[in-house]
Amino acid sequence: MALANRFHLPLEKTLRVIHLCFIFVFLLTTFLFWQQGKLFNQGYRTSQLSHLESVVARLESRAKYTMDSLRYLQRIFIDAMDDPLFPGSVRAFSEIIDQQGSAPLWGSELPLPLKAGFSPNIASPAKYELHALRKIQDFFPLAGDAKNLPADIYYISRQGKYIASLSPEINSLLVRSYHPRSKEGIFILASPLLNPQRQPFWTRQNIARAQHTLINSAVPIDFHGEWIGLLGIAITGENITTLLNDSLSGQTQSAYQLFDGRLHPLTAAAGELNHVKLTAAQLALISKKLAASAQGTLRFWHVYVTFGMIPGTQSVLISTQTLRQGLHEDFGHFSALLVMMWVIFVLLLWASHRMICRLVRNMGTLQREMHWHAYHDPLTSARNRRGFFEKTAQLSPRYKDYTLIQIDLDRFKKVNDSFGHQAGDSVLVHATQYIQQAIRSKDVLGRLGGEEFCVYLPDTHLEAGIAVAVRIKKQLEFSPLALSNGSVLTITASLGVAAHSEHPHYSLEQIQSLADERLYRAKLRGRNQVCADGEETQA
Ligand SMILES: Nc1nc2c(ncn2[C@@H]2O[C@H](COP(=O)(O)OP(=O)(O)OP(=O)(O)O)[C@@H](O)[C@H]2O)c(=O)[nH]1
Repeated sequence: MALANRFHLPLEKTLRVIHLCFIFVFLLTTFLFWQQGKLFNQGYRTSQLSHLESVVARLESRAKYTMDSLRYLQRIFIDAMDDPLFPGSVRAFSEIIDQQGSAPLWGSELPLPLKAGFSPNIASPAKYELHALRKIQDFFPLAGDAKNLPADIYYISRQGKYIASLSPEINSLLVRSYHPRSKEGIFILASPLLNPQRQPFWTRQNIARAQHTLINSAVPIDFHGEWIGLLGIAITGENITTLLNDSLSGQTQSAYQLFDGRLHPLTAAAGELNHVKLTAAQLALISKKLAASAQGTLRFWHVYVTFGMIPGTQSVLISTQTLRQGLHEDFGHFSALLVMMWVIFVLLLWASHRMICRLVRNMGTLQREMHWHAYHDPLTSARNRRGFFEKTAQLSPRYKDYTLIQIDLDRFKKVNDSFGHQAGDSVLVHATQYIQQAIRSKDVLGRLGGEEFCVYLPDTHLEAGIAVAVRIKKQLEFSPLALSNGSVLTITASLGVAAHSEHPHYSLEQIQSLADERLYRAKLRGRNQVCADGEETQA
């Protein structure tokens, strides 16, 4: 008993400990993988930002010439308006317009929307603007960097006079773009409210009823603290897109797009194939981030977005990259490898967990079987001698008044001799079943050896025990066994009964010996009978 119990594993507890160990290993390793993934993510973020920065730098250097020209013209313009010694005569506006044919500096009057930023009541007289324009007209061809960025310079007065530049095509586009119903006029961005620093800015101008798009690099012109007009360089959308494409280097999986300060697109996306169209909500989030920092990154589900301001232009460069595109880059390869390693690790962990659990379960089953075999008779499944005495020893202190019935099948040797050992085994199994049926579930049945059985009846005095013995005898006698060869065997048994109450000072073994003596007395008296206390009880 002690040996089997000593090695008895509390299976459920053991399994629970194994589960906990594996969960711990899983969580720890997943955490380590996660940390590594975060490092890769940081690296990826930095590489995206540095790529964006290099494109921004290239764009900035290419746009710098335009912006410098603009600032330069702005300064000359303002100086010229203030200069009382400005050479040349001041002519009437209409007089200048008459000279359109010979000097294509002046455009025509615009149908400007007076209520939307264009005021006819500006204090500064038009003559100052005319002075200034005449002075800067010679610089106009210089400002347009025809080689790098074909552009055109123009001036628009807030008084509603349109004064255009060299290209008749751009003139006509500008005229059309300032339609009274248009809400996208660049004047809005030049107002002191939206541009308190009076900085140059880039913005897109959709030309109504035209295929073209103009990107304006513009700067507000103030005179004596009064905002009087706008000096700008108009670049066609195609040229800006070309500029962006030229600024990208090498093979990139990202798509780049240039936006104005209000995140309206200025160019088509470079890397069109990979382009992801951002929603208004996503652009609003980027705009919020840009208010706090000049550049940053965001992730919208599987799309990684990197953005940064282009200094001096108030425009924003945004690059987008989907997860699939990212996987083609170095950090994507590393991340995919990391995820693969994690998956393999989890699969191996899961497989080893299953294997160990199965091993422990098998060990548990084996142990239970060994334990069962140590205490039971494998033929009849009744308790063996060891199992019987262990169980009854456990029960005896609880039940002072118990009775033992000793049972021995009659002439069993004859069955073996006549019908074979197998038939003898069947008789033993048959007898066990019927004895079991005749007793209560709390009674204990044991096969003590050969064809000898013993029943322990707890809480039972002698008379009740004798009654149970008689019931067993009858049950066996009237339940013949049919053999496979057609023979029918009647099984009888001799039974000896002894109760603890007869000799309260006797041990269990002594009571059993007494029952055994009475059994042999029953045998001597002719078998198939119950014997108790030396007196034969015939049933
Ligand atoms: N088939 C089978 N026979 C067994 C087993 N264990 C013991 N025996 C046989 O049981 C027989 C017992 O015979 P005996 O002790 O002479 O008793 P009996 O023939 O029943 O005669 P009485 O007890 O005097 O009625 C022996 O022949 C044993 O070999 C067993 O597990 N299976």
